[in-house]
Amino acid sequence: MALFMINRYLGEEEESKSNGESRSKALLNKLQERAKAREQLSRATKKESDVQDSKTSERSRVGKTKRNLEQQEKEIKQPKKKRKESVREQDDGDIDVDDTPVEQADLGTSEQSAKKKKKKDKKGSATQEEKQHTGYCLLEESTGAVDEPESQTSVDAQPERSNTSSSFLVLGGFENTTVPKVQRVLPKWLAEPDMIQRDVKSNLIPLGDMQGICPLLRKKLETNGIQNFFPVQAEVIPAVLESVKSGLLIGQGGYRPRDICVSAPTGSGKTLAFVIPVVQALMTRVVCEVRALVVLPTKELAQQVYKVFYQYAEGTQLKVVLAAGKKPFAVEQATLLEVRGGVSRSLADIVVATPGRLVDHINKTQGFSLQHLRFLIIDEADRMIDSMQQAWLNQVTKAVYKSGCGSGVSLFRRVEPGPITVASLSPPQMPLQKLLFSATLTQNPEKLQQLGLHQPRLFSSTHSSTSEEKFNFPQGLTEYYVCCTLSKKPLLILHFLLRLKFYPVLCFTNSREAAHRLFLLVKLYGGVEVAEFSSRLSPSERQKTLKNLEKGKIQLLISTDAAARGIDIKGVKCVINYDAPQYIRTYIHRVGRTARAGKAGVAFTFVLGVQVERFVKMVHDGGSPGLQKQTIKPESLRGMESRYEDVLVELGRVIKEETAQKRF
Ligand SMILES: Nc1ncnc2c1ncn2[C@@H]1O[C@H](COP(=O)(O)OP(=O)(O)OP(=O)(O)O)[C@@H](O)[C@H]1O
Repeated sequence: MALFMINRYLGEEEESKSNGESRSKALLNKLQERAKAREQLSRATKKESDVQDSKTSERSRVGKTKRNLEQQEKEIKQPKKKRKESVREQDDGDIDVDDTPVEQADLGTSEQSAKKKKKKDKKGSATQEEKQHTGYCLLEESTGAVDEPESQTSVDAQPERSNTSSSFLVLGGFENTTVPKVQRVLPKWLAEPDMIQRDVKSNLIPLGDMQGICPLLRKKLETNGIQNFFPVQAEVIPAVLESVKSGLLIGQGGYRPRDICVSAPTGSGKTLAFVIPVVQALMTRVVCEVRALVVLPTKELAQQVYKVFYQYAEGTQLKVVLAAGKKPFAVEQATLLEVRGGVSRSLADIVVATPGRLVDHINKTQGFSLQHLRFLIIDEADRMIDSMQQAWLNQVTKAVYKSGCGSGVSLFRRVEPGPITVASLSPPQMPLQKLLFSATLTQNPEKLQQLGLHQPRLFSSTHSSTSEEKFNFPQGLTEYYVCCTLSKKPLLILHFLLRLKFYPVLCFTNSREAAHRLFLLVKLYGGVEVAEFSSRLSPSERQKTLKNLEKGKIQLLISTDAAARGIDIKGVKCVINYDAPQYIRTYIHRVGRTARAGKAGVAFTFVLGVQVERFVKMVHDGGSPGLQKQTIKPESLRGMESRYEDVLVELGRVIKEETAQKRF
């Protein structure tokens, strides 16, 4: 029984009385004493308040608070031991107990008095009323009162409050402090890239200075008019070649090679930065298998890159195939592989594809295999991530590691790489190296994460570890914006072509309807060789149009953003944004159709009055080296106005006819 007996400490009083009185009696007495004391105190307060002002409701509240304060002050003034004792007493008697720890109460008192002292020092001349007010506010906070703040008059009427406030603990965190701006913290590989010179003209590397390029490729480069490597090529080509130094199977030091990301200005020669090392690395292969896959967002871009690969692979045993939907599916299938005696054999070493067609071949072309894929090149990488065409990437990954499932130990076994362990390195497996390229590569690690990069290495011509996302602009580009009204835009474009004789011009609108209307208007006005470029045209018509622009047969090409990215049209001297782009990336790619390969170029953007502020900020924040305002005097356009009015009427008629034709 003794095991379960609990002896409580009842304090000195109880101990002394324990002989004569019962414990409960002692408690009852104590409570009665307390009640008496409280009654006396309330009477005294009431008397005091009767003599004062007639605002009784206000006072009763204050009186109540005062009683609370006095009670608490009394308790705090008691020796620690005594206070503990009284708490226990109350506990025993089922009375609510303030659970503020003793240490805290002490701290509160000392903190308050320290604060008070500080205030005294600070406001030496502060009036007694001010002090009282402060005390009252603290009191309100600490008691958790949610009433409206008391008026100054009512506070003044109770001078003793300033003394009582000292017994409350004031919790911190109410000061007005300026919150510092959150700084972006990038992973080291993004924050500290391998820097690429932006100026292609002054940082040329002679072809002979680069090791590892075979004479055949060097000769081809020279034949194509290339004497020197541009900075991006001088950095990236050796890095890729280094990763295949020990063969295709293992990277440097026996490890899986690092993935490579490249962010360099438009027209800086990124295409050759991957074409040359990939052709160089694969040209000695024995068996034809798909070992390099290039994925691009549009057919036109895929065709353009295919041509470059084809050019440099010619004369080697490598076979390059385009799978971008330019030809019927069955024709593409026949170019990708052949089936002999029930066994399929790859006819492609390098496949250049658009995501949609690629997925179709993975799923529908029997025998199309990516099990030997060594290089996965993602051009216009930010667009490929942003447009969430990631389904293709999962399909590619699945196709690459297909042989890994249950294939046992073989020299060509492939399993999706996990953490590096001794077991995972033996036997070595063919690594898949990803190469990413863009002029506006995202610096958002979350987005890049989606690509499952392996120890990525970034080559970039901008350094933005802490600031906002900044992009690369070509060195030879001069940028202007022209503030105008909607109705003056067509006149402005005519002015640029007919009066200022700026051509060939690549002009961008925000929709294909706008492109078509403007095309019709300029055509009706006359005097300019104009064409349009949008999804209204078939792929072959679009290809023909681009060729004609390059040949100088077209002076003005009006396009949607279909021609904004990657398209390399030689000789475009001027880009006009007829409609201001909404995003900085779109702007960079559009204006990047000029000032390519170190040449000079000029870009104009027509901006409506309401758009000016946002547009200028967007371009400036994006890292533009200098956007200037260009003013066109209204009198410059005057001579064209009457003809323009007539053309507008005619345009209305043509559009009506077109709409009617569409209906039938
Ligand atoms: N080393 C070089 N010397 C001279 N011209 C070059 C060199 N490298 C590339 N070029 C030319 O520069 C032009 C632009 O190259 P490319 O299309 O590869 O640029 P890019 O960086 O991919 O541009 P974008 O970001 O717009 O796609 C092409 O016409 C190409 O032939």
